[in-house]
Amino acid sequence: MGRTLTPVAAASRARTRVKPAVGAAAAARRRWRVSGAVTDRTALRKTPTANKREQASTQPITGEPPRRWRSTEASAQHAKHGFNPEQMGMGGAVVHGNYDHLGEEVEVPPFLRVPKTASIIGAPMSWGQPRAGTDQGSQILRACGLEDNLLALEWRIDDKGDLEFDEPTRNDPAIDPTKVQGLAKNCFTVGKGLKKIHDRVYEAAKEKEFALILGGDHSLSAGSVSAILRARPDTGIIWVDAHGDLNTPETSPSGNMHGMPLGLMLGLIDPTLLPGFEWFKDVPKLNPEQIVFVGLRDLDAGERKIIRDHKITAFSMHHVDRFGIGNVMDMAIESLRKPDGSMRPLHLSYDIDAVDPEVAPSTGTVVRGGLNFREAHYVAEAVGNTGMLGSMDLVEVNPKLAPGPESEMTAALGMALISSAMGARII
Ligand SMILES: NC(=[NH2+])NCCC[C@H](N)C(=O)O
Repeated sequence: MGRTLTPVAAASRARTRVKPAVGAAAAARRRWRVSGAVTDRTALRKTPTANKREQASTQPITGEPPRRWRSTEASAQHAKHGFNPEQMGMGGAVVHGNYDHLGEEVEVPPFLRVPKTASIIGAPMSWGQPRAGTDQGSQILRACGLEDNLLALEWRIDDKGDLEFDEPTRNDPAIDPTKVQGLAKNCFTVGKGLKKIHDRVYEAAKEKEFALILGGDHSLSAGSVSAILRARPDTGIIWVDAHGDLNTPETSPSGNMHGMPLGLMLGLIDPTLLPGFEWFKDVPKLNPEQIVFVGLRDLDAGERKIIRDHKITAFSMHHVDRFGIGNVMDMAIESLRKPDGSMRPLHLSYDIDAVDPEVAPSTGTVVRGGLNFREAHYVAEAVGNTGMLGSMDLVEVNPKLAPGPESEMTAALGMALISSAMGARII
C-alpha cells in the first residue's frame, strides 16, 4: 500500500548509536516525524492513505462508544470451563473461559476517545541491553506498513515520531556501591530516557488516546507502564515475554536494565539510589495482582522467588503446552479482573522474544521453545477482543542481529502482532 521504504532500506537509514543530527539518518527520522494533521510526510505522500487520514480526523464524534466486555454473562455462561490456577501453581483466583466474543468486531474501550485515536510513540531506547541495533526497532516496524495497517483498521493516527535519547558518558553518575550491591548498567542514560517516554505516554493517555510504544528494549516499559498507571491507575498488565524482567541490580546476573522494568515498577528497587531514576519515586507502583505473564521460559533464580513471594500470576510455555493458548489467554485475562468482578483497562507489553526464534529470530535474548506464529497472534487477538486494551509496547526487535529476510520476518511479525491487538481479524 504505497510504502516508500522497504524494511531493509529503513534499517540501513536508521540511526546509529551516535546521536544523529544530520544526514540520511536524520532524513529517515524526519520521515516519521508526523504529529497531528499537518506533516511533511503527508505533504510528501498525498496517497489514498493520507486522504483517509484527513477524512478520519474530520469525522464527527457521534454517540457513545460501543461496549464489548460482558463480564457477568460470560462468567455465568462459561462457569463450566472453570479453572483453578492456584491448583496449577500459578497463584491468582478461580477463572473462567470466555468465548462470547468470537467472530465479533473489536470495539473501543470506554476510556478511549471516539473516533479511536492511536498515538504512536517511537522509543528507540537501547541502553538497557548491550546489542547495537535495538534502537532501529521503531523504524523498521514503521517501515513494515504499520501506519497503513492501523488506518485500514479505522484508527486515527497521531504519530509523535521517535524520541531521542542521550548516550552514556564516562561522567555519568553511577550507583554508589556502598548503598546498592549490584549493577544496573547505563542506569543514568536509561533513567533519563525513560522519563521522556513516561511524559510522552502520559500525554497520550491523558488525551484518551491508545498509546502505542515502539521499542527499543524492554527497559522502556518502566517508562510507558508507569505513565499508563498514572492516567489509568487500575490498568492490568499482560507481559508477554520469554523472560520475567523482574530483576533488581542485586539479583540481575547481567546488570542489563531490560531485565528490570517490572522490578522497578513493583517497587523492588529504590529509585532514589539509582542515578537517573530519582523521578521514579513519584510514579504509581504496580500491585502484583495487576500483572500476568504469558510465554515465560527463562527465569533467573531471583525472579522465580519474586514470582512466588508476590504470588504473581504467570503462564509459562509449560502452561501453553498443557492447556493450549486459548485456555491460557482466558485464564490470563480473567486473572486481571478487579475484586468487584469488573475488568481493568489493559496494557499489553509484548516482547518479540516471547515468540519462538524460528519465527522471530532478530532479537537480542533468544530462547528456544517459544510461542509459534499463530499462538503469538492469538495472544494479541485475545487481548484485543476484551475491548479493554488501551496501550501496548512492542519491544526488542533488533534488525541488526539477523540482517536480511530474518530481520524482515521478525519486524513484519511485530507489526502484525500490533495490528492483531488493535483489531485485525482473520474473518
Ligand atoms: N526483555 C528482555 N529481553 N529481557 C532479558 C533479560 C535476560 C536476563 N534475565 C537478564 O536479566 O539479564
